[in-house]
Amino acid sequence: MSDEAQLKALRNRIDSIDEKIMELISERAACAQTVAHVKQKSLPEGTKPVFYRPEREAWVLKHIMELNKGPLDNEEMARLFREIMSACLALEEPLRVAYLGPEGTFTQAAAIKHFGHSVISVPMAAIDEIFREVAAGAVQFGVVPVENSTEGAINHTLDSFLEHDMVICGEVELRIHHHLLIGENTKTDKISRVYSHAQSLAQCRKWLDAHYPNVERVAVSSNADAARRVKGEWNSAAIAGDMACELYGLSKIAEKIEDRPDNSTRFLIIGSQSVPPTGDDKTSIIVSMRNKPGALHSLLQPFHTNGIDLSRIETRPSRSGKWTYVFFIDFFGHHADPLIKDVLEKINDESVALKVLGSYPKAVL
Ligand SMILES: C=C(O[C@@H]1C=C(C(=O)O)C=C[C@H]1O)C(=O)O
Repeated sequence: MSDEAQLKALRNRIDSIDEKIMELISERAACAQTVAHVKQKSLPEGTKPVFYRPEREAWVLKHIMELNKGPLDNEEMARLFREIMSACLALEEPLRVAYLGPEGTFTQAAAIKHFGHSVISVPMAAIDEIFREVAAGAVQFGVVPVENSTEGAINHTLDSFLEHDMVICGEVELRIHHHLLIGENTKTDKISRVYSHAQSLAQCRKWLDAHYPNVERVAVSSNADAARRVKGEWNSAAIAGDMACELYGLSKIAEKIEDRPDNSTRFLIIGSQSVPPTGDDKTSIIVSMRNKPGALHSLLQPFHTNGIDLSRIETRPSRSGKWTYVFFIDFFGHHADPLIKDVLEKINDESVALKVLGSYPKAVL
C-alpha cells in the first residue's frame, strides 16, 4: 500500500473511532443528567442537592490511571477525563468558582486544572475577597494559593482561615514556570523595570541578579497584572506564566527563569461542603496551644503515637494577643478515620482551640 493510501485508511479509522467516542461521551453525559435527577428526587422540595462530588471525581481519575495501558501517559489520560467530567457536571449544574485574578493568573490555571474548563471562573482582586465571596454564597468554591516550594507559606491565605469559617474540599499542585515577557513597545536591551508579584520576583531572584542586576523590580498585585501593565508600557518587562503571556499577547524573551526547576505552588479549594473519605486523603487543622513549656511536643505526640504522617506545619501570630501563635497542620488521613479521630481528641484536650478546616482527597493530577 502506498503511504498516501495508508494515511487515508488510518484517517478513516480515526474518523470512525471519533464517532464511537462521541457516542460514548454523549451516553456518559446522559447518565450524569440522570444522576442529577436521582440526587434531586430524594430531597424535599426546595432543597438543592450537592451535585459536585470531589471524592467521586478523585476515584474516577485514579481508576482511569490504574486502567490506562498507554501510549498516552496516565496524567494525559486523566486530564482528558478531567475535562469530560467537567462537561458532565456542568450539565447537572455549572459551578461558579472564584479565584485570585485578574484573568491569566496561576490561580486561574489551578482552578482549571482542578475543575476543568466547564466551570464559570470568577476573578477576585484579593485572597480575602475569595473567602468572602464563598461565605456569601455568590460562588460555590474558591481557589487560593497556600504554599510555594521555593518561597514557603502564603500568609494572606493562612490569616484568612483565622477570620472565616471555611471548609477545605480539595488541593491542587501546579508546576510554576516563569518567563520574562515584553510588549511591542519594548526592546530587549532597553528594559529598565521588571514587574511581577512579590512571590514571583523572589522565585526568580538569582536569575534577575545574574541577568538584570540594575533593573528596578516592582512588586504588583499579580503576575497577570504585571503582564497587563507591560502591554502598553515602554521599556518594561513582566515575569509571568504562559496563560498571562497568551492573554496579553506578549513575547517571551527568556523562558523558565525560576531559580528552582521544581518550583511548584499548592492551592486549596475552599467551600462549605465537607467531603467523605476516599482512602487517600489529607486533613488540615488550626490549633492554638497554651504558652507553656512542652506545648509543641504535646501537640505533635499524638501524631507520632498513632503513626500519622504530617505533611506541613506552619506558625502564624494568633491575632488575639501579643506573642501568641497558632499552628496550621496538614497530615495524611481523613477526620472520620478512627486513628485520626483519636489524634484530634487528644489534641483537643491539650489545646486552647482546635479547628478542623477539612479533609479532602489528595491531589490526583
Ligand atoms: C455524575 C455525578 O456527578 C458529578 C459528575 C461526575 C462525573 O461526571 O463522573 C462525578 C461526580 C460529580 O461531581 C456523580 O455524582 O456521580
